[in-house]
Amino acid sequence: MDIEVIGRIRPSARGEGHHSLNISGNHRITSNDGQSFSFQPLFRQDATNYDVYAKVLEPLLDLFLAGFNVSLLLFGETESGKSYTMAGDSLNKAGIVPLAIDGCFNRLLDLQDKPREEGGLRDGHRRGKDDVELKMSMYEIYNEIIKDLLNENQQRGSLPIKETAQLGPHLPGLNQIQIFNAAEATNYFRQGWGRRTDVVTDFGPALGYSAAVFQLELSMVTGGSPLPNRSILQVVRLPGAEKLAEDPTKLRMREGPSLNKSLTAFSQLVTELANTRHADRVINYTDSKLTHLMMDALGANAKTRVLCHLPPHCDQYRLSVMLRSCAQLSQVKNFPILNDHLAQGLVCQMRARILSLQEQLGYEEGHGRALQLHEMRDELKKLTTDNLQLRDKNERLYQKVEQLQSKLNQMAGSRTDLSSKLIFSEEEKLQVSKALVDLQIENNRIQEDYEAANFELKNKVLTLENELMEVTLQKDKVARDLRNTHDRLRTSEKDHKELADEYIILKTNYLALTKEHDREKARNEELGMELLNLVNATSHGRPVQGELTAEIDRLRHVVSRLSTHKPQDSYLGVEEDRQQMEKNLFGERERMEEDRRRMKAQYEEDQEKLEGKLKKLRRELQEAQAQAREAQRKAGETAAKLIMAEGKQRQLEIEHSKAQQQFKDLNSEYRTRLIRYVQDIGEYIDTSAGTAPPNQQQLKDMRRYIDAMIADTKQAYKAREEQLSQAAKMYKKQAKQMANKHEQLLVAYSQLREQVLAGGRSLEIDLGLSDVDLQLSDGERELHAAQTVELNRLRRALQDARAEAERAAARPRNVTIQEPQGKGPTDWSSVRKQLREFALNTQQELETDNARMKTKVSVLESQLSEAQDYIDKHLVRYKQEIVRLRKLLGQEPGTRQGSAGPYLDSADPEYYPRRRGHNRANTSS
Ligand SMILES: Nc1ncnc2c1ncn2[C@@H]1O[C@H](COP(=O)(O)OP(=O)(O)OP(=O)(O)O)[C@@H](O)[C@H]1O
Repeated sequence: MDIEVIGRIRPSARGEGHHSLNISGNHRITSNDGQSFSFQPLFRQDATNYDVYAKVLEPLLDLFLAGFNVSLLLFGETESGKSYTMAGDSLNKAGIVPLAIDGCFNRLLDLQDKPREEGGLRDGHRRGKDDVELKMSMYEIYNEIIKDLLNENQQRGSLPIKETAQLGPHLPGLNQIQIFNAAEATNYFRQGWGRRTDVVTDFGPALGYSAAVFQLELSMVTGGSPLPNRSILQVVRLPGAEKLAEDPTKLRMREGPSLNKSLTAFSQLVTELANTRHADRVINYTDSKLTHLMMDALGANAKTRVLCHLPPHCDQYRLSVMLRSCAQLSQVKNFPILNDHLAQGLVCQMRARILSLQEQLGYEEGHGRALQLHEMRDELKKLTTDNLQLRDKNERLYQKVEQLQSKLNQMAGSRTDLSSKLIFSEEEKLQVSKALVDLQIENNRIQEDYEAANFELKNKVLTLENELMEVTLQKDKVARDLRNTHDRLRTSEKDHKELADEYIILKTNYLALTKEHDREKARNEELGMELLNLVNATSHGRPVQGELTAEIDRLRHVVSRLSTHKPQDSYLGVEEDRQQMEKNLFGERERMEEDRRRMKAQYEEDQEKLEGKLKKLRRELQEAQAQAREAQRKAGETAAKLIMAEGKQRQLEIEHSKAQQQFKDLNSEYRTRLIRYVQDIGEYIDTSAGTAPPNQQQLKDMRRYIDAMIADTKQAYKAREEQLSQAAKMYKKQAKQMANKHEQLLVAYSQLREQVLAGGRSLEIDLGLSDVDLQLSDGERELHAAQTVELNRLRRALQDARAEAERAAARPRNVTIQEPQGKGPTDWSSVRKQLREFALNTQQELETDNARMKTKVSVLESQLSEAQDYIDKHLVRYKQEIVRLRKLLGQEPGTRQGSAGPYLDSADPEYYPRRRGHNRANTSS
């Protein structure tokens, strides 16, 4: 029964696009070189694990339960989906093994005629006529080490393989767990799957090289059989098949003898089995542990299917190799038999006979010896073939050597170019860095100017606003005074009016009184006259004339008193009052008038003054506004400049990174070339091995070439060291500049302090920190000193390195390649080894030096930036102190005094540290 080969194409991953496989007639895949194979069937990209299980593994399950050995081999390149098929990627997308476990238990329960709800099989449980025992085991073969995946405490080292008559080749130490239900078995499987060796080695992930085997062993008594049938189900995930496309000898040399042994032995076994299909063949299975343990599955007692996994996009050569392997697999003939007690007895007897025969042949001296013998035989075979191939190659290689020589000359030339390019790019990089630093300084300066101007203007505007406010307040006060004066004037005018009214009333009264008086006077006179007439008339007739006369006189007197004195007196009194009142009234009025005039004059004067002041203020405001506009314009210009500078800086940064990239590229190119040189030389020596040793001329050529190569390498590194020393010098210069700035500021600060002290105000005011406190602390001095020491040390190291390089150049070549003593390939390999060691050592030394220098430069850079940060921080402190002192001295913050320097115009502590990058954060803290 031939092995059946089934295909499965993995779905394209994101970005892979549609598959590029050439499929014809639904089953056949053909590679570009015409190799083709027809899979039966071929699962396309939309097939699920269940589809695969249902078509491929489920039919095998029936055979397994019937007592046949069955195997499913998962074959394919790394990343082609073998693991996905076997284990799935989550519970929802279970792999074929969990599906098979389920299927197996379902079938067993059906066979036992047992209700499913009861759970699963029970140990020793008999129902009907069947007695079932199901055991599972799992192991991994990686680098010829067998690891029990169901034993988490397995000691280091491999499980041994033992071959007995009863069990054939098997693993006696392997954990075989009896399982009773699907969930438990699936759980064991998942645990075991997770214990696979999942490390990444120099040659890639270990999973790509390992084989994982899942095994179910069923013992079931059926029918009237006295002994149980014993069958095995195996699902084997084979190592990544892409290595089959490589030359096995080269592969063995590159990756060691055991890493790919499973795969190469599997491939050889398949080839051998495919080529000898008759049943009486004698095949060696012991080339690898995998093939040894798969004895039954390949060409023996098992129904085997191979599921070949194909990625949607595959290298055509590798595809062709895969298709060829599939074709060979499909030609392997197996002989599955029902493993009842009779067959088992027969097989056991046969195996026992073979073992005894092997013993008779001395096989018992150790299976290892047989393996060794076999390996040696193989090795011999390979060596013979290799020898033939090498002879054949030798001819071609001699021709190639000449080509190689000319190529080497070319390469030497191009390497010099490369070195000069490297130096040029380093120079460029340094120039760019310098430009970048200059730009950054310029940028900082512009920003500082801008901030200073802005701050000055803001101060000016604030002062003007204050003044304006004061003037407005004054104006308000004057207006209030004016209003008061107006009120008072109005009150006095009102008083005046009232007085005038009173005066008029009084005058009217006076006039009325005068008139009354005149009238009274006239009546009195009339009365007097009448009385006189009466007297005159009566004096002629009466004797009591004397009494009457007296009476008449008295009357006359009264009348005359009335008519003359009395009215005159009252009149005089009123007149006086009037005059007095008038006098009072007019005096008051005049005084008030006088007051009013005075106040008016004062008001007008104040008004005039205020207007003058207002005009002045307006003028100043206009000027300030013009200045502000000018400053804004300048700020705009500065901002534009800043943006331009930033753009330039960014461009420079890009150029810088480009240069760095170029530098890296050149470095790696250089390294690649170096390695290629060494490889070329190695190959050259390899190909020369086994033939006649090279003549003296060839040896000399080679030495000259190596000398030139080493000289070049040293020159390049020397140039690099020089550049580094230049960079170190530049950093030192910057540090010096910073220290100078620090000193300048210290001088300015102490001058201001002295000014304050000279002003005799030191007692009233707090002078703040002493200039001694602001000097560099011991720590900072240490930092500075450490930098100097480090720089000197670096300089010394550089000188030493230079001297060493010169010494090395002067002294006779220390590359001593010992001339081959004998003529065999071993001498050549020693030469090659020396050469490799020397190249490796030189490269390592140079790289270590380079790394050391780089580290030191970065340490220096960080020290420098620390010093710069410190100085920045001090600048802010100085500035604050100086501004405070200036204020105390009554100087405007905008005016520059003495040598206080350009940094001291702003009182804003944020002002100076406004720098780009890390400095900003540090100083602002
Ligand atoms: N049929 C599939 N459907 C969906 N994804 C798949 C399928 N087959 C493979 N994959 C995915 O492709 C990737 C590679 O598959 P997988 O790891 O199974 O390959 P492999 O051949 O076992 O590789 P390795 O040898 O490295 O273990 C995984 O991310 C897997 O999820």
